[in-house]
Amino acid sequence: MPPSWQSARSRRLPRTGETVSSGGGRPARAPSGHADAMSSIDLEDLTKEYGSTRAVDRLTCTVEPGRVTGFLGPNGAGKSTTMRLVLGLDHPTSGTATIGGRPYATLREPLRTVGALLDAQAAHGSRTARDHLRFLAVSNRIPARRVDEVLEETGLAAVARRRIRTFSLGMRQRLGIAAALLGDPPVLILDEPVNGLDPEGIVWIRDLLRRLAREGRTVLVSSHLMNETAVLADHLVVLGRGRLLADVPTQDFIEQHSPPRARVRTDDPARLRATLLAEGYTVQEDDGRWVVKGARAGEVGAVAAREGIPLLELTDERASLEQAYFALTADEAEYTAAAPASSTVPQEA
Ligand SMILES: Nc1ncnc2c1ncn2[C@@H]1O[C@H](COP(=O)(O)OP(=O)(O)OP(=O)(O)O)[C@@H](O)[C@H]1O
Repeated sequence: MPPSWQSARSRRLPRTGETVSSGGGRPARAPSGHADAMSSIDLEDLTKEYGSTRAVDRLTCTVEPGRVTGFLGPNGAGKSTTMRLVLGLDHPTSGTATIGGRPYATLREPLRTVGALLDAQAAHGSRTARDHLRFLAVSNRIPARRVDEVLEETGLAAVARRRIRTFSLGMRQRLGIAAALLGDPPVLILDEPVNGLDPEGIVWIRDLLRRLAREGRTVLVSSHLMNETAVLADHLVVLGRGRLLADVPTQDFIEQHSPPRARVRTDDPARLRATLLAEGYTVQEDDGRWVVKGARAGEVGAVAAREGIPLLELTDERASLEQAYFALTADEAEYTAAAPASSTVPQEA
């Protein structure tokens, strides 16, 4: 049973359901100064309170065009609320959320600017996919040919005449993405778009979102899937309890929030281990190799060379976004069953 505020927020949605799409049927956008100027998402001291809950807390950041920005944070961190504020589906308590310098509500043709997917389940089950998109197209003055184009682009052409209630979660997700793309918008805001997609669908959406960003669009994507976000996003905005925890390139985020580790193999493990322990490193055995925490491969190599210990293998261990994310957000989760430990973290498929 969803909490009562969920149905309340559903009632606030426009006739299009939770899918907001833009119109116009423009040709594919080429990267241009024009697109850049009109399509960054700017949050300025953005705050949203629900009673005593501060869902978004003085959030200031800019989501830039031309890259995929991953929007991360534990459950209840304020991601969906922020997206809803940007889309004018809710009003800030204070501060501003603007697209190209203007609040969504004041955009002359708002639905031609932003394509969004907030809840793939919101589409009318009794309509066919094609009718759903045609309805959106008509109400947003989008040429009918765009319907066929986005059905093709999202791999739904073959099921276009099926009723949405017969769709799997992944098919609904594709339909939501089709609706978001309908108006060829310069800004895309997608809440958990990978949800329910099969491995082929995940690769498809990864390629699609990267292409859209390369074309100069602003692409903001929330996700709980760290491996996927690490591959997809060039940049990260991370929230914790409504506050901004990080606004950095993905690679910098990983490097900043995960200590270095080196993996080493030798035929004299006892001596290497004793030497590294004496140097103050933490050493752990892992499948015949040693993992040296807090050290780069170069440092381990230097110690081994000095002591004349022959090495058979030596590499820097690549830190994962997941490790970095948990290091940063460990104290920020609103809902945690237990202290996060790597063994209790849900693994991605
Ligand atoms: N309409 C509402 N009424 C009351 N509280 C709300 C409402 N919408 C969100 N909240 C609260 O605001 C906080 C932020 O919720 P939000 O859904 O934005 O987080 P989220 O980061 O999207 O979480 P998740 O990852 O679980 O989707 C939570 O404490 C949530 O319970």
